[in-house]
Amino acid sequence: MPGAAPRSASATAPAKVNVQLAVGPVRPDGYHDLANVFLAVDLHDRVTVTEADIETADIETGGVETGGVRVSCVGPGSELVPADATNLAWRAVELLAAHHGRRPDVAVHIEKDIPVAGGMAGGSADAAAALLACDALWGTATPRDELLSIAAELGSDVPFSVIGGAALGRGRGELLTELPVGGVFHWVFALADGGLSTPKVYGECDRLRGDTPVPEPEPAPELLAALRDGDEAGLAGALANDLQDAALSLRPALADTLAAGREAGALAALVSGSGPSCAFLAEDAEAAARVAAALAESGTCRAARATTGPAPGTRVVSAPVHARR
Ligand SMILES: C[C@@](CO)(OP(=O)(O)O)[C@H](O)COP(=O)(O)OP(=O)(O)OC[C@H]1O[C@@H](n2ccc(N)nc2=O)[C@H](O)[C@@H]1O
Ligand SMILES: Nc1ncnc2c1ncn2[C@@H]1O[C@H](COP(=O)(O)OP(=O)(O)O)[C@@H](O)[C@H]1O
Repeated sequence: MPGAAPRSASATAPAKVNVQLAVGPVRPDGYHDLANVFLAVDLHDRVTVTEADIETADIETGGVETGGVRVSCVGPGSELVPADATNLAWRAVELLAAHHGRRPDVAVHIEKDIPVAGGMAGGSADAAAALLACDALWGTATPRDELLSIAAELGSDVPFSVIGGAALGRGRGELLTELPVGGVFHWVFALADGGLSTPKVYGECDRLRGDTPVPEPEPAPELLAALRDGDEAGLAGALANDLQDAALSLRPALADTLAAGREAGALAALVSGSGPSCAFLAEDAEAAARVAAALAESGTCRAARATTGPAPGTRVVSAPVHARR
């Protein structure tokens, strides 16, 4: 249709905190088996995909090929997000296009609110949002199990970004069992300057363990019960992250951030995933606001954000009418 505006679709995807991250021994493939209890929190990135004719230099022939992907990104930390084929959202678009035997031909625009390289799965969120947005744009109606297996190819945390809520991740974190949650938990995140590399943090965890035997990772029954019952005191007592010592070893100043949040009245404090964001559980919304204000004043972090979890998974928020699922 000449002159018609290009069609687009948008999806939002949540950040996560690992309320338990039990890390097993390193596997032959370099990954670690996990008992990874994810909780999605109400901080989101938004990804918009728009049909576009993108001219891509064809390096082999020296010619120009139409069809491809373009990525742009705005928001805090966007200068740290790659705008090339290493961007997880770009890879998501390519994988879904290949799955359906079609060309991608989309411009991907990421609006970031999730801290970059912060241990909050921002890249995974963008990949999940790009997958669902393209599926809606193209009207491909990809079955859920196929979307989840494409998500797992993109990264261990991406399937959870799709489903949200709370879930136990086994294997490298991609084999999910949804978990019931009996209430709303109040969280504060202290955001750090600069990120931590996930593989480096796992490597440091292995180094610190040395030859000590590592048990098979298992979810803690008291943690699952606290989630199910909406029991914040129980959850506070059960929060655990096997990567925390490694993150603190690589970034010792995080100990000051954790202490500042505890002094401000948080029920519990831990490093979020591979860090360097730190997560604080608070009794209620007022306590969370106090902890966030104290952390922001403490000089131990770049910024502090209060939020809640669980939050829903990736959602298509706008799509061409005929393609809406
Ligand atoms: C630590 C966690 C906790 O949820 O996330 P972040 O806190 O970084 O967001 C995850 O395990 C990160 O998941 P994700 O960031 O998707 O990792 P991937 O891309 O699959 O893997 C990146 C690298 O991390 C290491 N890795 C990841 C997962 C795993 N179970 N064992 C590992 O050893 C490997 O070195 C791998 O090459
Ligand atoms: N869409 C994306 N958003 C953020 N980071 C991305 C993205 N795609 C690739 N990356 C790369 O992944 C790394 C990890 O980023 P992120 O997923 O935000 O953190 P984490 O793995 O700590 O949760 C970044 O340093 C960045 O180079």
